Amino acid sequence: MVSRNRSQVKDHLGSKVLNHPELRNTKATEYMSHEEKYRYNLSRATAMLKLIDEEGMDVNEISKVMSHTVSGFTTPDGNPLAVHQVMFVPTLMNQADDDQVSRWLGDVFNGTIVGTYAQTELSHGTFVRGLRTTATYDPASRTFDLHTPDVSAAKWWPGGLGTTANHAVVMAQLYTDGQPRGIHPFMVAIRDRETHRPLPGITVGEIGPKLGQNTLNNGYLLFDHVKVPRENMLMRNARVNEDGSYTKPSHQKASYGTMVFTRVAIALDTVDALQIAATIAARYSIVRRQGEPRDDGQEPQIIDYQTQQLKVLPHIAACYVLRASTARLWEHHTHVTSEVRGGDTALLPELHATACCLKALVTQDCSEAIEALRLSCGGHGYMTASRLPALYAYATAGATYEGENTVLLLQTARYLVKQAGGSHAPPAAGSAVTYLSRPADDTPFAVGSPAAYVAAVGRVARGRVTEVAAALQADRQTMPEADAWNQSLVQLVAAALAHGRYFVVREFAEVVSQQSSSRAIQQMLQLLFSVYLAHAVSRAEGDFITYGGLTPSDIRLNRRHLLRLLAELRPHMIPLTDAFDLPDRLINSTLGAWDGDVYRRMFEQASHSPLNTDEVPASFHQAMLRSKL
Ligand SMILES: CCCCC/C=C\C/C=C\C/C=C\CCCCC(=O)SCCNC(=O)CCNC(=O)[C@H](O)C(C)(C)COP(=O)(O)OP(=O)(O)OC[C@H]1O[C@@H](n2cnc3c(N)ncnc32)[C@H](O)[C@@H]1OP(=O)(O)O
Ligand SMILES: Cc1cc2nc3c(=O)[nH]c(=O)nc-3n(C[C@H](O)[C@H](O)[C@H](O)COP(=O)(O)OP(=O)(O)OC[C@H]3O[C@@H](n4cnc5c(N)ncnc54)[C@H](O)[C@@H]3O)c2cc1C
Repeated sequence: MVSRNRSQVKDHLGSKVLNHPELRNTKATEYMSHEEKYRYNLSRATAMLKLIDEEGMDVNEISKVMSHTVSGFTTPDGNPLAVHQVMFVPTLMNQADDDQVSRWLGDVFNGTIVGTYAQTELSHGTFVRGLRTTATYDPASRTFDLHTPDVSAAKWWPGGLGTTANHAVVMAQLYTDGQPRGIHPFMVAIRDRETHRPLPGITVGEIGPKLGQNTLNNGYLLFDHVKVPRENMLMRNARVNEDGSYTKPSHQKASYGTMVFTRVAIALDTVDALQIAATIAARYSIVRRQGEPRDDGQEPQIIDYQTQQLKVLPHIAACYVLRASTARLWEHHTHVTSEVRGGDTALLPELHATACCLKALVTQDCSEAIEALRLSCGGHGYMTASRLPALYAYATAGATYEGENTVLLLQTARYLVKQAGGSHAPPAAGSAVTYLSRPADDTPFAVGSPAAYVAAVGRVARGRVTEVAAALQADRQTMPEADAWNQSLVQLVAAALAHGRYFVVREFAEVVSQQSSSRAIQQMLQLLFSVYLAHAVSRAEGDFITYGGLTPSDIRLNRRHLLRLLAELRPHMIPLTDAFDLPDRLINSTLGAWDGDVYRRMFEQASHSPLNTDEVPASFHQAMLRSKL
């Protein structure tokens, strides 16, 4: 099938999903039981999977229909097949060898095999090398023995594992010839394909309610000496031969590849959630009027309060800036993955560093922004029907899963300090870290000049990285490595975030400079960029004075500049959010519909409360009688 670019995908497939016979009629799920919600979301997830199959979608198309914009409509409480689609299938495609791919993929695509990615255990998520599920090879039977040594090593969290999947890619410690060989992936059948009952030796179930996404169907899994054929270790990278001899992978972290992909996907996708939240808050801020009437006799629209502009408008600018850099990362990931498949892993370390950093920066920024946008809607933003709580629950999960953000930022920092100290292979042409080996950009700071802001963001990144690299180097002379590292953790995280910010603004500077189709569009992008930059400085004033070359007077000027820019952006707020092209059914918010008919919708949703069915609900009398009041 011919590959389409992302916006064409949206036009073509968005309407296919919205008008699909099994998807177009939605139900409110707020009052459903846990089981009913699961059934509703699973049947819709299955319809989506069929659609993906029927359309023969490629990865870009899948990324669009699995994106939060669409999946918030198809599976509002979490997609029980998300991990199957986003992690299980890509792991097979990239880590199974050709024979294995041809053995399994037919059944995956016809829906006979439904999988999950089972890595995290009760006692270990972050420290992957510490996982304790074992896979011990026995050359006599040519099988692996999969075993959970105790309950703390139970797999815990995998999405879809609870009650949906019948297979799992299990990440386990491989032992051959009595030697530990590190963490490797194994394809394991966990439930019978016909009856769906757990197979012998397998204990499996669902872990229970969470802050949000309750139908992701996260599960637990224990193995009691389960025998798995040799051919079920995924062998594109490392191999175990029949006699038990072991062949190492070409890159020591080849088996971590799925995590890199998913981090990139999460970074891209969390911006979708921010776009929805920004659209809701923008529309509500126009409709909502409150306060002393003005000269025209009307109470002011809340967006005309300067404080409200600060709560809403920078996050609209962030949608544009973060969308551009995450889309670029997605393209870069595609390129590097094809190089790695061809055997060239030179670009992998930097891709890993960038994916870690962007996943962390974007999920942190977006969850903070969505919470600010929720607060900007006052009391009504606290209601489930505003959709804002669920958007927050979605974005903040992204700060933890697929690598807890602090831990990921430390991965990036590790790469950066090595680059700053010259102990890593020099960066390739076009690398995002060449600035560390060049003199600082001394473009003088000038309020109103995006180029001067970008240079200052670069000086902050450079200053943060070189300072912590030097501190680490000094500490290493006087204490063990682990202590020296721990002594600098807070500064390392700050350095990685500063690097991420620089990456993001450079990417957007390029987007603005390359935009040539319309002068008006370019001016609007420049305005959005200016807002993003001025806001970035206002959030980290200390850093810009300490490392960025700004004076206290620049800081004062920037504060005023930001407020002026917000006033300039305010008339464009609605067109800028309309441009996200989100139909009401995808936004699904009482506060964020296109027509602004907020109060009618709020009453309409209240009418669905089961407590309003009878004037006096039976439960009231029952409870009063029981408490003998
Ligand atoms: C189809 C698209 C659809 C789009 C839909 C949209 C989005 C999807 C939305 C939602 C998705 C749905 C659900 C999400 C489910 C989430 C699932 C999970 O959470 S799965 C579990 C994820 N777990 C983790 O991420 C664990 C985090 N920990 C680690 O990754 C590692 O433990 C570690 C922190 C990286 C440390 O590893 P280790 O101890 O082995 O390594 P170090 O000693 O620190 O480093 C050694 C060396 O290796 C390099 N390195 C580490 N990782 C990688 C890597 N992945 N790739 C390349 N290189 C790596 C590291 O840089 C070091 O290098 P060097 O310094 O040169 O020695
Ligand atoms: C909704 C959801 C879905 C998930 N889906 C899956 C799935 O499908 N498959 C799967 O395998 N897993 C899944 N997970 C698990 C997830 O990947 C882990 O929870 C995540 O990687 C964080 O690991 P942890 O829970 O061990 O956190 P911890 O590492 O215990 O984090 C706790 C604190 O310790 C700190 N910390 C830990 N190590 C360090 C360090 N070295 N340096 C500094 N600070 C440190 C962290 O910063 C954090 O503040 C899911 C989790 C969630 C919430």
